[in-house]
Amino acid sequence: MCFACSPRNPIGLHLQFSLEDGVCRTTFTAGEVHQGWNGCMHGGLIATLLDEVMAQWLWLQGIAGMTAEMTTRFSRPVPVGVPLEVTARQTGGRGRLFELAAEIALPDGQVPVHARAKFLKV
Ligand SMILES: CCCCCCCCCC(=O)SCCNC(=O)CCNC(=O)[C@H](O)C(C)(C)COP(=O)(O)OP(=O)(O)OC[C@H]1O[C@@H](n2cnc3c(N)ncnc32)[C@H](O)[C@@H]1OP(=O)(O)O
Repeated sequence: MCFACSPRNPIGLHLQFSLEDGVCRTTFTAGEVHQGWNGCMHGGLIATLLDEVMAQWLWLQGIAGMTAEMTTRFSRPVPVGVPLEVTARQTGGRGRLFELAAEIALPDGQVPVHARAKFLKV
């Protein structure tokens, strides 16, 4: 019962994903229960969104992969109550190793957070 994507997880994020033209995409609006600082989304949950959209880039192509390494750059706070667009794409890789990048965009196009990760096919 995945915390990020299972529709049956009562405390989960219930994310849904699509993959088109090599880009995996989801949307999420954080509520008060997802805050760290007042008005700002918790950084661990931001990382969850980014990790999951990259994992789903693989999964929607029939590849089961686990996160082996992930770096997240928090450039600006992510506000709660605002629809976020979360996207991922492949940046490299060889054999079992997939290198991916993900970002969160605000409605005005600003990108407050982005991440890079390495996934290993399992
Ligand atoms: C609907 C479902 C959708 C999917 C949902 C997924 C959930 C979201 C994604 C996650 O959050 S997964 C949870 C967080 N991640 C983990 O818990 C992973 C914990 N780590 C492991 O289980 C293992 O380390 C791992 C499976 C990632 C790799 O173990 P393996 O035994 O399969 O591989 P190994 O360690 O032998 O490494 C294989 C090769 O990759 C290389 N490698 C491993 N990590 C690397 C790294 N970080 N960077 C570069 N190379 C790396 C390693 O050096 C080696 O190179 P060589 O083949 O040349 O010897």
